[in-house]
Amino acid sequence: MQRIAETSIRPLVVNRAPGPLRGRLAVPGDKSISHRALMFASLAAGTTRIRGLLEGEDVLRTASAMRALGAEITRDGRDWVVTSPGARGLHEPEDVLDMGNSGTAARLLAGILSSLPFTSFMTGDASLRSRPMRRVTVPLAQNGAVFATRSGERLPMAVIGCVSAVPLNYRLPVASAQVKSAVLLAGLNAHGETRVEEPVATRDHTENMLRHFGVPVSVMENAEKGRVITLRGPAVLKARDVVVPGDPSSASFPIVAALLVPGSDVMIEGVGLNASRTGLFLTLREMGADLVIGNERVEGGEPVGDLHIRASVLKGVEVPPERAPSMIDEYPVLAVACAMAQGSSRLKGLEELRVKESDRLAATVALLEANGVSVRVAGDDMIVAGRTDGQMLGGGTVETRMDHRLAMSAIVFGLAGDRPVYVDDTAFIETSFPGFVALMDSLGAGIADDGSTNG
Ligand SMILES: O=C(O)C1=C[C@@H](OP(=O)(O)O)[C@@H](O)[C@H](O)C1
Ligand SMILES: C=C(OP(=O)(O)O)C(=O)O
Repeated sequence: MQRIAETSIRPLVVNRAPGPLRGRLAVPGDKSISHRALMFASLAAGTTRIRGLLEGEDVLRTASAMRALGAEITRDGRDWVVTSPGARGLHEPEDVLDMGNSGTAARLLAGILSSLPFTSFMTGDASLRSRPMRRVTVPLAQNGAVFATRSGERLPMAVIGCVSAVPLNYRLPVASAQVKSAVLLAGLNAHGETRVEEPVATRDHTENMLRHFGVPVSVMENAEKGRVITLRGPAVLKARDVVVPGDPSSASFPIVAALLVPGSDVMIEGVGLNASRTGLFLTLREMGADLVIGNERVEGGEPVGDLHIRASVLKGVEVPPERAPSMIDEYPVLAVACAMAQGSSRLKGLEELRVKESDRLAATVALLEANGVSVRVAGDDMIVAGRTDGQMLGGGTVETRMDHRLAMSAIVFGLAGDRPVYVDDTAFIETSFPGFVALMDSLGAGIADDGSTNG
């Protein structure tokens, strides 16, 4: 596959929106659910039809990897169709699996490969190659797999799967749905009960979707231990169709833009409302956002709803650390909202931001500082000074560091600020939100009209 994102840089100058943002839109499918849908469908014997799959680069990397392991994956009109011989029919890939920019793809696949009886090699782009893998290799090695990593921690990585995996009993040392999922996926082929304890709840799409594919997964809340998840292997997945809801993390960008651009009135339809993902909506409401959730329903086993957002005067907020997993990818754009709010904000317990596509704590601080915002880090907290009367914001250059969420946050800043914001590279937006600029322009953002300097 061509490494599109690394070969073409797309800088952008973003001016203040020419007027209010208005209209109705739908955001692309949920990235977490899309990865899982392709992976789990490839572990199930038979045919699975997926509606609403995110066609972003990260998810397309997962599709390529599952094809290399023996699943047939094609697009059929609006749907994606996966036909697989099932986990036992998958085979050794002929070449290195390139997971591009995607931590979710690399870490969940490590869990699957660790319990399949062959050897695989995995790599990624410069961003992914810099991210920690020990958080998955340490537990997965305990069930019998062997890993060889660069510098003991990074991709490229070789995975020698084990023939009879030992089930794990593992307490998560970091709040990570990727680590939890890797351990659970390895447990599918182990003989006996796999048990994961998570002190703080993280997104539960793996648990939900494994059940959807016919695997009994038990979840117990325990005052002392937190959430305890168990499943019994060997487990056989049954092919089941999947409907993917709109991604609440992607929705956060048009939401914050609509709140900040005066006079805006935007409706976003079909957004996933899984409680393990909606920390930003709660936080924005605490800031005074006019964000109304309507038409709540269940689609494909996940709660979804329509969001109505009207421009609002926001005030500063304090976000507790235990809320972080439910909004972990939303902090860069929340920080933009905090910079434009009245009064200061403290976002607590952000240590995991340091190991995302970039060091998002440092990169978000740099984004804000370059555009005239006063911001500092104290331990793992970020403290953002709110807007003062007459302060002119914007005019800076944002280095996006191969990080899609920084690129979109910088664009939102530019739309709501006073002076143009120069974004060094927007190409990585393709990993999670293809068509982002066009969609914002359909609301009246006017970005491509005057901002595109290179396609
Ligand atoms: O499981 C998932 O789909 C994800 C989990 C989160 O990562 P961590 O598990 O590293 O917190 C999140 O940041 C990522 O975008 C997607
Ligand atoms: C952290 C993210 O993704 P991943 O870990 O899959 O690269 C993200 O999308 O913000």
